[in-house]
Amino acid sequence: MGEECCSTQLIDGDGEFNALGMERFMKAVRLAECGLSYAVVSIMGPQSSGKSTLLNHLFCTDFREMDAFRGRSQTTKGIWIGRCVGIDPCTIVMDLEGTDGRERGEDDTAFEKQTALFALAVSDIVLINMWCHDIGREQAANKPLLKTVFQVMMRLFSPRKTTLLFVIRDKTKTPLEHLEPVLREDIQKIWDAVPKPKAHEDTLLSEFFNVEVTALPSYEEKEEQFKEQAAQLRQRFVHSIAPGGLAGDRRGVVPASGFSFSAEQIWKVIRENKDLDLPAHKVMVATVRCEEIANEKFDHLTSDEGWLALEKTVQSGHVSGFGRKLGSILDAYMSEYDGEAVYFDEGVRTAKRQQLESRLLQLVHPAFQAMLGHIRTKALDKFKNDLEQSLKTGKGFAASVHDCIQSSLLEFDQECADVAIRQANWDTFKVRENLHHDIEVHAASIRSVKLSELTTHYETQLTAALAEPVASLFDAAGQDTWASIRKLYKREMENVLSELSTSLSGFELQVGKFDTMVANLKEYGRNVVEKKARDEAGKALMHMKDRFSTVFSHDKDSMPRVWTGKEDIRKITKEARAAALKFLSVIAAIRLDDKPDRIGDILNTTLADGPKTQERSIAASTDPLASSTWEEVPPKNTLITPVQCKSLWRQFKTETEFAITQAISAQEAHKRSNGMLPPPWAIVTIAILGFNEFMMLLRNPLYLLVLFVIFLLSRALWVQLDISGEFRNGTLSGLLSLSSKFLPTTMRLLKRLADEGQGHNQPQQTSPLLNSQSFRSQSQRQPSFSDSQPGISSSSSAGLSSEIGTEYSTQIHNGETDTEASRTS
Ligand SMILES: Nc1nc2c(ncn2[C@@H]2O[C@H](COP(=O)(O)OP(=O)(O)OP(=O)(O)O)[C@@H](O)[C@H]2O)c(=O)[nH]1
Repeated sequence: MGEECCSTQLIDGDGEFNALGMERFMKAVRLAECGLSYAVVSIMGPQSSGKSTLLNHLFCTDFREMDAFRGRSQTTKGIWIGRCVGIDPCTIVMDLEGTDGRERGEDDTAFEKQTALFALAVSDIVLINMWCHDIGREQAANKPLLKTVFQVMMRLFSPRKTTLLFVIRDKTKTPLEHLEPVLREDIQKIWDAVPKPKAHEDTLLSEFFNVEVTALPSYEEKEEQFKEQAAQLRQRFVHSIAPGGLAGDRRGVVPASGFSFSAEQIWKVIRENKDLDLPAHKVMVATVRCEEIANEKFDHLTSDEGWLALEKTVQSGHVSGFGRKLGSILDAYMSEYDGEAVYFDEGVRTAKRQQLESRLLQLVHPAFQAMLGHIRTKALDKFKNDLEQSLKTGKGFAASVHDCIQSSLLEFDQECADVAIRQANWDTFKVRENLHHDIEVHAASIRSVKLSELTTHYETQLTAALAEPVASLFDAAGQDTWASIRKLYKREMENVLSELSTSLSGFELQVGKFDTMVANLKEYGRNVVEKKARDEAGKALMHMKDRFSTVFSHDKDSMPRVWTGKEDIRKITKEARAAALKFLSVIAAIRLDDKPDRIGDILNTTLADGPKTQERSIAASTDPLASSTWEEVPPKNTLITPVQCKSLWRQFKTETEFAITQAISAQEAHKRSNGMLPPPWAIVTIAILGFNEFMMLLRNPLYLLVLFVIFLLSRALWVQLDISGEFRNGTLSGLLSLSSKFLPTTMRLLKRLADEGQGHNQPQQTSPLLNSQSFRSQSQRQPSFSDSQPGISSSSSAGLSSEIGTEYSTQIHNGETDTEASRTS
C-alpha cells in the first residue's frame, strides 16, 4: 500500500505540544486532504498493560513497546500519534501514557486527567485497555481512570459522542457474555458516582458514550490467538465512521485540515486548566482555518501568473474578454477556498468567504477601472470618428450627434458587459456619465467650430457681395446712392440669411442662439457697408477733385476739353463744383436706415453759392455748418461733420482753383495766338518779296533747319525769360533782369529740350495740372478724413490749405507763361 505509520510524539512527558512534529505528520499522511473522512482513535489504560503492543497489532503501527525481559517500566511518555496502516478511511491513532504509573506517582494524576480530557476531546473512538481480572474488583486499576474520563467529560460543554471500546486483556475461560454485564455494571456505577453539573444531573451515560466491549487472549501466552483475534478486531475499524460503524454516530468533527490547529488549541486550553467549550472551539478553529485558507488563496492570486499577465496587459491597453478571464481566475480561487473550507462551521466559512471575495475584488478592481478607462476612451474616439464621417455625408449636425452618441454609448454598454465579472456588481454608471459629458463637450466644440466656419463663410460672402458694389455706388454718387445701397444691402442680406437659415436647420439651435447669429450677421453686413462708407469718406477730397476734374476737363461727350475761348468757364466751374458737392452730401452720413435728412440742402445753400458770398451774408452764429453734428443724424452715422465739410470744401476749392486759372489762361492764350497773325496783304507782300529767300531756303534744307531751330530757341527764350513782363517795369530794369537770367534760362531750356527729345510731348489741349492723377497725388499728401474722423483739426486743415494755397498762387501767377511754354513746346 505504501502507507507508513509515521509515529510522532505529539505531547512530550512535560506536556509540551510538538507543533512542528504535528505539521510534519499532517503532511506525511496528507491528512489535510481528507476533509471529514478520517477517524481518530486513542488508547488509555494502566501502564505496561500492553497498549502499544495492541495498537501495533491492530493498526500495523510502530509504537515503542516495552521489552518484556527488562521488567515493567514506563515506555510511553506523553502522547504519541501515528497512522493506522491499511485502514480506510484515514485513521489516526494516539497512544497515551499509561495511568497509575509508578514513575509519576499520585501527584501526577493531573497529567493523566489532562491527557484523558485531550483524548476524549479529539477522538472518535477511545480504547480502554484493562486486565480481565480487574472486572468486578473494587480496587481495579482502571476504576480511577474511568472516573477521570467521566469527570473530564463534564468539562466539555457539549461533548461529542465518543465510542468507549473496552478491550479486556488476558481473557480467561469465562465467556465474554458473562463478563460484559459485570463490566457495564461497574461502568454505570462509576458514572453514577461521578459528581455532575446541574445540567447533566439526569443525563444518561449513553448520551455521551457508546460503550463497546471486546476481549483478547494473552499476547504473551497465546500469541497466535491474540494476533488472530486482533486481526478480527481490526476489521471493526474499517469504515468506522460509516453509519453502523464503531464511530458511526460521532458528532462535531473538526475538518482534517484543522485537526492540527484544533489539537494544539485544545491541549493549550487543557494545560491552562480552563473549561473546554468544544462548540466555541469548533467555531474558533473554523475561524482560524478559514482565515488561513482565505489568506492562502489571496496570496496565491497575487502571484498568479495568469492574473499578473492580465493586469500588465490591461495597463497597456484594451483586453478583449477581460471579464471572462478575470472571472475564471477568481472563480478558481473561490472554488479552492470552498473546497478546503467546506467542512468548517458554515457561518464562519461564509463570512470568511465573503471577506476573501471582497479582498480579491479589491485587488482586481484597479484593473477593472483601467479597463473602463480604455472603454471610455475607445467610445469617445468612436464618437469623434463617427461624427466626422457622418458630417462628411452631409447629414444634419444635431441628427449626427444624436446618432453617434447612441452608437458610442451602446458600444460602451456592450464593452462594460464584456468587462463585468459575475462576482461583483461594479458600478459603471459614473464612468458612463463622464463619457457622456466628454462626448457632449466634444460635440459642443465641434458645433462651435462648424458655426464659426458658417459665420465666416457667410461673412466672407457678404463682404464680397457688398464691399465692391458699395464702393462702385459711391463712385457714381448721386441722388439715389443711399437708396441703391439700402436696396443692395437688403437683397444680399436676404440671400445670405436664407442660406444661413438652411445651413443652421441641421443644428437644431435654440431660438435665442439662432436669433443672435442672424442679428450678428445683419450687424456684420451693416458694418461692411459702414466701413466702406468711412473709407470713401476718408478719401472724400480726392473723390471731390476727381468729380470736379471729370466735369471740368471733359465735355458732355466725355471728350477732353480744348479751351478755345468759347467755353463758359464760370458755368462749367459751377457744374463741376456741384458734382463735387453732391459727392460730399452723399458721403457726409450713413443713411442705411432710410431716414430723411437735410445734409444735401444745407451743403447746397451754404457752399454752392461760393464762400465769399456766404462769409459776407451769413454771420458765424447762424452758419449751419458751424456744428459738429448734423440735425436728425446720430453721431454714429456721421461720417463727415458739418464743420469738416466746410473745411473740406475750402480745401477743395483751393486745390481746384489752379485748374480754373489754368483754363482761363489757356483760353486767353488761345485768343492771343489767333490775334497775332499779320494781315493778309502783309502775308502776300512777304510772300512776293521773300520769294528768292524762300527758294534759297528750299534749295538748301540745311538753312531751313538752322532757321527753324533758331526760331524755336528764340521763342522758347522769349517765353522763359518773360521778356514782355520784364520790360513792364522799365527798359533798364528789364535789361538788368534779362542779363542775369539769360544764361541759366538758356541752359535750362537746352536741358529740357534734350530731355524732351527722349520723351514724348504732352498734349497741348489739357493742362498737366488738370490731370486727375495730379489731383490724387496732391490729395494723398493731405491728412485722411477717416483718420481724423469725426473731426478734422481745423487749425491743421487751415494751415495745410494755406500752405497749398501759397504754392498754387505762385503757380497761378505764372500760369499764363507756363501755358504758353507748354503750347510752344
Ligand atoms: N500478560 C500480558 N502481557 C502482555 C500482553 N501484551 C503485551 N504484554 C507485555 O506487557 C509489557 C508491556 O507492554 P507494552 O505494550 O509496552 O505496554 P504498554 O501499556 O504500552 O506500556 P506503557 O506504554 O509503558 O504504559 C510487555 O512486556 C509485553 O510483552 C498481554 O496481552 N498479556
